[in-house]
Amino acid sequence: MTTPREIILLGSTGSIGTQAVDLVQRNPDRFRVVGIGAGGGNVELLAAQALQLGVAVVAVAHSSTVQDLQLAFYAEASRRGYATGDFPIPKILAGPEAISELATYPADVVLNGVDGSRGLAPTLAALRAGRTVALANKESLVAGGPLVRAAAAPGQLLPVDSEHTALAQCLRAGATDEVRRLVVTASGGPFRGRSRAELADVTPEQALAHPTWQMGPVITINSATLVNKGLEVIEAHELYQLPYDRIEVVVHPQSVLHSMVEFVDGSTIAQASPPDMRLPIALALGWPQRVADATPAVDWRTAHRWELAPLDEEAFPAVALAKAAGVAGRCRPAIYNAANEECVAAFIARRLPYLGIVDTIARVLDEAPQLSEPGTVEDVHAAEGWARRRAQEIIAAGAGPAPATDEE
Ligand SMILES: NC(=O)C1=CN([C@@H]2O[C@H](COP(=O)(O)OP(=O)(O)OC[C@H]3O[C@@H](n4cnc5c(N)ncnc54)[C@H](OP(=O)(O)O)[C@@H]3O)[C@@H](O)[C@H]2O)C=CC1
Ligand SMILES: CC(=O)[C@@H](O)[C@H](O)COP(=O)(O)O
Ligand SMILES: [Mn+2]
Repeated sequence: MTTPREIILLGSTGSIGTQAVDLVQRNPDRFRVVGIGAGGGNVELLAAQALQLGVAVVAVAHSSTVQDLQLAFYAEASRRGYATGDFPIPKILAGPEAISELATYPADVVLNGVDGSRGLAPTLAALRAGRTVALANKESLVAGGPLVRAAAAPGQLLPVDSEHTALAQCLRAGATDEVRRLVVTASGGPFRGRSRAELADVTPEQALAHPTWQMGPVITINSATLVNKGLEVIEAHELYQLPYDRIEVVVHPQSVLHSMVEFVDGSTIAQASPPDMRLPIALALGWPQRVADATPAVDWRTAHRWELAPLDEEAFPAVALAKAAGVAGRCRPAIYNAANEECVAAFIARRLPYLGIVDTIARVLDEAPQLSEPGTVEDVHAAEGWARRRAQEIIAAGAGPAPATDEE
């Protein structure tokens, strides 16, 4: 009998984090959560998770939420029928460095399920502390790819993104001479099949209705613009070091084939499973062992169809834009992502129309200064700072009217 792996969950209250908690609770013989961290936007859930999992340490990025978190611990303890003093209050880390500090606490695996490029610093902290990192936060590799690669020893970084875990399984011995290309699948999002003109008036509510996956708001909007696939092409390049002209995107609306590797002899190996992130999370936490019944498998006894089609690059130029940024390097992937993060926030707040998202990213990239490859995280922050300011200026100057709400 082996002892359970000790896990630290960054972003425990989010979509990835809550699915990881579910998986850990169903497999107490395999995993034990020892620390959790989040922004501080949902202290009730964070306190409930802390008591439920019996963690030793909890981190919140926003120090202003510490008092609410403490109150939430007592409320949760009383709800569970504990008398004061009957339950261990975990240590609390708070502030902008808290998540990175938590990432260095003793553990077997750190799962990074924080959203956005703010996930980069904790990824680097965990790697530099020698932790194995299960990486859902793709923005770490997009914003700081060269830094993450330099910090990661072979086998230290395990992908959680569904396409990249699929590629890892298909690649077997890694990207060797026998690999011709990586084929990354895309659901196509809720607007698949529409022309650019038909995308002008789409609303945040429509963009947030992903056809196959339940995810946090930013990645869901990114799937609707295909920016998510652009980020994933850069992520695949950073993880597997294949040139961009050997990484293809193919639309597969059912999200069952999670990606493929084509080999030089004409063979293609794909990984298939119904869309459920608990499988990639389980594989990364348990790597290289699989976790039995992590998710239901494809039902091979019922008839079903899988469709595959090329991406309409005219309606959805985000992937081509990402590839160009990736080929150019020199912080342009960080600029692409940071401009997108600003645009997504503005789209959700109805300050920017849907088409304004990728149009603004393109403009920001077009106007970006010539930079070097990032040597430090501060280099990334400087490039991002410029991109965020420029995107905000373009948005404020009016990149077109925002659509009305669905109710109006
Ligand atoms: N969801 C999915 O199925 C998939 C997600 N991913 C990637 O995983 C990452 C997480 O996505 P998802 O779970 O959907 O996102 P969510 O928005 O659901 O969750 C984000 C998490 O990050 C936390 N957070 C917010 N601000 C901070 C901060 N300043 N410091 C630390 N933590 C913070 C949130 O905490 P709080 O509740 O306090 O705000 C929450 O726990 C993203 O990079 C995404 O691209 C990749 C593949 C699939
Ligand atoms: C589950 C996952 O890995 C997401 O990144 C997913 O790929 C999003 O779906 P799209 O293919 O629509 O971007
Ligand atoms: Mn993905």
